[in-house]
Amino acid sequence: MTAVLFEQVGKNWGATAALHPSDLSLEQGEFSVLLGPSGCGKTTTLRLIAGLETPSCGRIKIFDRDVTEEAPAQRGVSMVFQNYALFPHLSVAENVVFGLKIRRVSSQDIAARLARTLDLLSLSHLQSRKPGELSGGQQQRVALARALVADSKLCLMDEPLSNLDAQLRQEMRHELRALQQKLGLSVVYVTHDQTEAMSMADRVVLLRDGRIEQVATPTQIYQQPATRFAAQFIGSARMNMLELKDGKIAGTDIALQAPAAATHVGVRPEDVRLGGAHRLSVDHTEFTGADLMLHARAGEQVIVLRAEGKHAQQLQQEIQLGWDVSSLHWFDKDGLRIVS
Ligand SMILES: Nc1ncnc2c1ncn2[C@@H]1O[C@H](COP(=O)(O)OP(=O)(O)OP(=O)(O)O)[C@@H](O)[C@H]1O
Repeated sequence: MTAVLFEQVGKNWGATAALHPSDLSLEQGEFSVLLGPSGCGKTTTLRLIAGLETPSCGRIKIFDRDVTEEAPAQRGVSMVFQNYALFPHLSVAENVVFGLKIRRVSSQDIAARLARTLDLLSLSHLQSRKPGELSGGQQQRVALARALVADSKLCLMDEPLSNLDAQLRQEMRHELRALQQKLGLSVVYVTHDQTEAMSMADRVVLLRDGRIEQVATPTQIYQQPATRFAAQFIGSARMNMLELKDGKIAGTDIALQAPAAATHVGVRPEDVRLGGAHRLSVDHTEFTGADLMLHARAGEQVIVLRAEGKHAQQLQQEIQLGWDVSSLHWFDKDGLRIVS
């Protein structure tokens, strides 16, 4: 079953299209991540699902039910925000059950759900504390508990880990993912951090300027990026994107068997190897311990190569480099991938 279905859903703010009319289908039980740079429309898309924004056009379905006209409370979704949105004067337990009380759930049911959820998130011992007496990570857990206690099948999360330090964020990523799998939850998660998206997602929805650029698994989007933008947005060291001219890398003698329509060739730094056929001068290097990033000059362009850090001592001014043809990605003048 589809957890979320967009049929030509769009959202305009005056003349600005935060989301151009788009189709989107997110599967039940999957961890779907909305990814893209600032202002690309991630939060708008999430708020459209939640019912916090009204679409300018199109229909929205949640678990096959048309919810386009429904208010947020009717949609049966829960939400976790970046700033946690906890009530400072209420205890952890009161924060967690606040929504249930409003919905007039019986006190017996509330007590049972509270105990189960606090236990699930290891918060039982903190239930009498106020949010101000908790660490950032604990506050995040309370926000999560509040979303999970509702037992909704679809949970929406807007950059929920961005206020945590790097170490805690990594731990929480793992914890969140494990929890989602354990509960079989459908999650739609917003982030601008591609590492976070790649490490957590079953499916990545990459957005750019209010358009859906690609919907794919992390492996697919990494190995077969649909566009130049996707190719360069995904990957912790950016893919080299080199302009072609007359079948060669522009400004060099490096000839490639490029498809006729190709204007650019992409190659990931980890797919460039030392000891190939092409001799280039090294512009500069970055030593990060495990890795040595070599920036080699190719005419006016630069090819970055990821080598092992241990090569740092033997570095020459000039290097030979190469690649397997199978690791090259071809793109046309519109930035679309050419399947060769
Ligand atoms: N209430 C609003 N009024 C007018 N324009 C808005 C409003 N909310 C969002 N926008 C515009 O819509 C576009 C998409 O915004 P949105 O918040 O969805 O992006 P985002 O990808 O979530 O960005 P970020 O990562 O910075 O949160 C932006 O150009 C933004 O300025």
